[in-house]
Amino acid sequence: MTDAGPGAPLERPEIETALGALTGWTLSEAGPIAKTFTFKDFSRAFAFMTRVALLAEKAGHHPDWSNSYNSVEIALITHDKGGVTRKDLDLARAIEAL
Ligand SMILES: C[C@H](O)[C@H](O)[C@H]1CNC2=NC(N)=NC(=O)C2=N1
Repeated sequence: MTDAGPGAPLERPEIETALGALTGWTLSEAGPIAKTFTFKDFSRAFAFMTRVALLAEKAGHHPDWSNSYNSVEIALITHDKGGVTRKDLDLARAIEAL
C-alpha cells in the first residue's frame, strides 16, 4: 500500500523499470536503491563525494553512503516517506550525469 501523490513511495516494478535506464543501480530487499562506485584512489573517490554532496544539498535530498579508500557505496531512500520516491531516482540520475 502506498500513499497517492507526487512524493509517494514508488512500487518495486516502477523502481525496477526506472533503474533499467541507469547503469549499476540495484534495488535492495531492504528498500533503498544502491550503487558502489570504484575509483583509482581515495582522492578521486573523495572528489566524487564532494560533487555528490553539492548536488544533494541543492536538491535538499541526501544519500546514505559510506566510503572505504577508493570505493563509495551510495544508498538512496526517502526516509520521510519510508521508501524510494522520484527524488531518489532524480538524485541517482543527477549522480550518473556528473
Ligand atoms: C526537512 C528536510 O527536507 C528533510 O529532512 C529531508 C532532507 N534530506 C533527505 N534525504 C533523504 N534521502 N531522505 C529524506 O527523507 C530527507 N529528508
